[in-house]
Amino acid sequence: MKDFSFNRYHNIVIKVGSALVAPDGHSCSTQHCLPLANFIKKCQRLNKQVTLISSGAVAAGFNTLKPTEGSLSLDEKQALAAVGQSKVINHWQRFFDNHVAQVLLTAADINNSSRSHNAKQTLNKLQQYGVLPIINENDTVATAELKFGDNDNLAAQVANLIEADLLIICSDVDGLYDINPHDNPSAQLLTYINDLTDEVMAFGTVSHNPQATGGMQTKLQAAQLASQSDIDTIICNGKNEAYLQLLHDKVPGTWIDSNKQITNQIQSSIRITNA
Ligand SMILES: Nc1ncnc2c1ncn2[C@@H]1O[C@H](COP(=O)(O)OP(=O)(O)O)[C@@H](O)[C@H]1O
Ligand SMILES: N[C@@H](CCC(=O)OP(=O)(O)O)C(=O)O
Repeated sequence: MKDFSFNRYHNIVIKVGSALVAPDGHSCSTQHCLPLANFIKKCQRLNKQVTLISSGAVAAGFNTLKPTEGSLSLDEKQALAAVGQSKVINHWQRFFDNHVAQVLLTAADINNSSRSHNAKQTLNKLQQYGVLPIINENDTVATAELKFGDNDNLAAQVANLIEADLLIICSDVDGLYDINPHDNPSAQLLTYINDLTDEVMAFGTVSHNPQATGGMQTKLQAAQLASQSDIDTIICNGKNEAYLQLLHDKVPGTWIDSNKQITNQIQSSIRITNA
């Protein structure tokens, strides 16, 4: 595996899933957000530009709307997201002394040249003001993320838009395994990938959590999209010491290296460790 150096990344997009923002599925929690906020502040002190993609709006709306248990309809999820979104932003505000900004986007915005130009200008200006942009999908007008858990792909599109060099996807699992570790205790963690082959893509399946959407599938799609723009991806567990490891130049999960020029010089494109 190539040596990993966190130092070489200057423009970082971090995506955090509902599993970490609202682990009980009903309200925002400090447990995993505080370590992430401290990591972001450390990155900012190191003069790295950070953009956060935060899920959690649907979960954060639960305690207010109290929908009946069971599977939710799409419009129920949209209502929950509309109620929960301000709670998610309020939650992050506390860690950043109010220096955060809410940015709601859709894939259609990013695919439209004038809208994406406007979004890029806003995101750049926020960085100049030293404010952390916190992005979520606008679930009132677009429902792809609610259906497919696709904030992962939105994160990759944003990374592409702002010409980031690293996408960090923080989830509730250590990284990509060769099979879902919740289904198979002998699953093995893949620590280094520099070619997202069909075989590797097939490792990523849906979530063990019936309320979650997307699972590892959408994280790998996001990594593939990022990789096409020479953006590396790290998939890691936001529940452990992942951030400390990054700061010590260690790969805390799965590192998807986009650098194809080096690919041919590396004997093995996949490195596996025991789970
Ligand atoms: N090959 C795999 N390796 C790791 N996790 C996998 C894999 N395939 C499916 N998963 C599932 O993906 C889940 C993470 O996605 P998800 O629950 O949607 O979290 P998030 O809220 O962070 O997006 C894991 O907890 C696991 O159940
Ligand atoms: N916009 C939705 C995001 C849905 C989504 O992508 O969730 P996740 O798979 O936990 O990242 C929300 O904030 O609840």
